[in-house]
Amino acid sequence: MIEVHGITKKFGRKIVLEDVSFTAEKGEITCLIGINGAGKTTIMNAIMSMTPVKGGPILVDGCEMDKSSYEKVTFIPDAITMLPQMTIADAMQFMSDFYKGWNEKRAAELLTFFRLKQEERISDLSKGNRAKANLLLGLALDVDYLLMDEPFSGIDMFSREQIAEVFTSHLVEGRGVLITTHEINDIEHLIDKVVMLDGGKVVKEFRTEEMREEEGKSVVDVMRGVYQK
Ligand SMILES: Nc1ncnc2c1ncn2[C@@H]1O[C@H](COP(=O)(O)OP(=O)(O)OP(=O)(O)O)[C@@H](O)[C@H]1O
Repeated sequence: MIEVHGITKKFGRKIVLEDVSFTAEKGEITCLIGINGAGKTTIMNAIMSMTPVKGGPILVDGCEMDKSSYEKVTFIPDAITMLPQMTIADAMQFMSDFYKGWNEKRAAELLTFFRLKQEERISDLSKGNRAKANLLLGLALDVDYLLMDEPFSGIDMFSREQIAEVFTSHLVEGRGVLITTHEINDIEHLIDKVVMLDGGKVVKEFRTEEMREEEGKSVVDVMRGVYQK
């Protein structure tokens, strides 16, 4: 389980996160929802120890993040970080050289799943295919937890559907996934748990199934109540 306990982040005098706490379980998909600038990426960076925060601790399976945690948790940013002149094969080779946990077999499966061609250059890929290649590089790692920043942002409906499909496949099954998004429609049915952010604070944390059963509300219904005040 990923546990975030009472983290606070300031940029200058601006408070971006205020006493934020939540958990994300292994084997489940947890979604961090918030409008632009709500602090979602900052939380991801904090979990990965890429930005210092006050408070805490942030625990992964009960331990604070250290170097060895990078074999357990990976962060897939909202844009591919590989050089544009690299082919997908080059990028896969780079990941394989860099990470012990690179899973060649899963990478090959993901290539087929996303219908990507290894010989294509990153710079020549469409926006949707670039997003898929980016996901492939993260999902092919043998990690227990995947953090994904806006994996559906700005891509067409068909690519979104294909990406959503990967979440219900064996390629993700059993791992803990933490996704950020500000648009939920396509992925609502995939999500086990929601953490809603507003003004740097967690304003609601709930399990989607319980919300549906006990209050008869969808995630979008809850979002309307929280964000359309
Ligand atoms: N390095 C930085 N220096 C100053 N302010 C920053 C820095 N990084 C982020 N911020 C500010 O912190 C706030 C939260 O940013 P963050 O990127 O975490 O939000 P977000 O919820 O991921 O937004 P989006 O949905 O637009 O990606 C924003 O107001 C942003 O301007």
